[in-house]
Amino acid sequence: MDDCALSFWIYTGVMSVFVGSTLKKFLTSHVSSMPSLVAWLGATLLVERLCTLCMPAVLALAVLCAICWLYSSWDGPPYTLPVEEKAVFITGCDTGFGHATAKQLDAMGFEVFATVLDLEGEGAKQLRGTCSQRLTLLQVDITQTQQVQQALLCTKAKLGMKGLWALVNNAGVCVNFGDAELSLMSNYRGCMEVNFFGTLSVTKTFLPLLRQSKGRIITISSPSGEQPFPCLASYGASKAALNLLINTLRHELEPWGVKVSTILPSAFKTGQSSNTEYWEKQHQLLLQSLSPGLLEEYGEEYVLETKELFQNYAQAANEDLSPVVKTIVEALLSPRPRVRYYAGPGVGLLYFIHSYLPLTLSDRFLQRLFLKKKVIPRALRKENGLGLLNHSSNNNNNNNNNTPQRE
Ligand SMILES: NC(=O)C1=CN([C@@H]2O[C@H](COP(=O)(O)OP(=O)(O)OC[C@H]3O[C@@H](n4cnc5c(N)ncnc54)[C@H](O)[C@@H]3O)[C@@H](O)[C@H]2O)C=CC1
Ligand SMILES: C[C@]12CC(=O)[C@H]3[C@@H](CCC4=CC(=O)CC[C@@]43C)[C@@H]1CC[C@@H]2C(=O)CO
Repeated sequence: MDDCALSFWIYTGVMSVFVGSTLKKFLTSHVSSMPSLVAWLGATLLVERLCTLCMPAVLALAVLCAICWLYSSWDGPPYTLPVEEKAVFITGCDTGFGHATAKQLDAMGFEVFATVLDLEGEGAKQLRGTCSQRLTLLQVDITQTQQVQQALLCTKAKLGMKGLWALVNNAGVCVNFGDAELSLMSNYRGCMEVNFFGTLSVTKTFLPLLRQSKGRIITISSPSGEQPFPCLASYGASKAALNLLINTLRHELEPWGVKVSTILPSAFKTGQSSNTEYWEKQHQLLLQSLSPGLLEEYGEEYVLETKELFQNYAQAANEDLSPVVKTIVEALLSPRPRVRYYAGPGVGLLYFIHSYLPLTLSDRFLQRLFLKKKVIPRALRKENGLGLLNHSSNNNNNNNNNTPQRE
């Protein structure tokens, strides 16, 4: 083998390591369930094939991948910023992520301003009983401008000359769930009022402090604001509006040195979702408020199934909130906080499918992941004389018994 051929194969081997590891890192970091060996083999074979086909293109690809690999593997300085002298304002600390985060930040030494809806509620009592004197409890309904303004005055009075390091926009609700057509306007308005307008009001009110400190805004959004989760149109629409607002702010606040991050959790068992009484009440309210026509066309059994599926899902959600709490801490203390964080099992796979597979597959994945309905609307059943959705025919494309295909 002459020198030229030898150097070619040495070069190819080196490059395939680079590109293979880049692809492997990319695939395994996105597709947590994909065995890294498979990813590695796939990537390396792909590179070898490319090398034998068209060298110049491979050269360009390899250089590009090498740059990507170097950049992506550099997570920034290994250190985190000091906690001392840092104050954080967190909304929605009665329960769930907000409550757990307030406790964690207090234990780490932050000065925490934790807002709650109910100062005499269980969550507030727990924070009062377990946290240090550094933690300040404030009663704030973020939809009430007066209460948000009052919270600013209290925070400024307590901070004195010290700056506010970060605002954690955590408070949020899912007023109810159900098909978009069946969801009441009060569902849409209720979600928008808290998740969008409430968060906007708090952010606008505290921005002067955050610009002064060149601090941070960390917002807990939801994948349902970016992907069409069935029966979550009202909640998802409010999160979509929130996402756009936060992403716009991110650009606009860059000159001020304010860093903006969004956290996208998977499903967790928190105050709202595990409150079966709440969902029972919402279900009854929906049945009472639906027009007779809609109720006739969809049927009570269809609405009941949705509630039951939703509650089963919520009961099976992750109990350990630490992935979200740890992500919030990282967004607070990283020298270079990320624009987006995925927090919790499966959310990376969710976005990999959404980003790289055809929309029909991604939509179907969501439907099967979140709410696997069996009952079809009454009007469709009458039309086709069917009760449950016949899944076997669903998988049979040349279906000839007219079973309505779920899109
Ligand atoms: N639990 C989950 O699976 C997921 C939750 N999220 C988001 O995480 C955030 C926190 O929710 P969770 O901890 O899950 O539920 P949660 O219901 O336990 O916490 C929500 C908090 O917001 C507060 N809140 C509700 N309305 C308020 C208002 N008008 N003013 C002030 N505070 C208000 C509640 O008192 C509660 O403390 C929300 O923004 C939610 O949309 C996002 C993705 C998944
Ligand atoms: C609506 C709520 C919070 C969510 O965002 C999740 C939803 C259950 C289905 C989901 C699965 C995911 O992987 C992403 C998150 C989510 C869309 C949850 C049911 C109740 C939760 C709630 O009420 C939050 O206030």
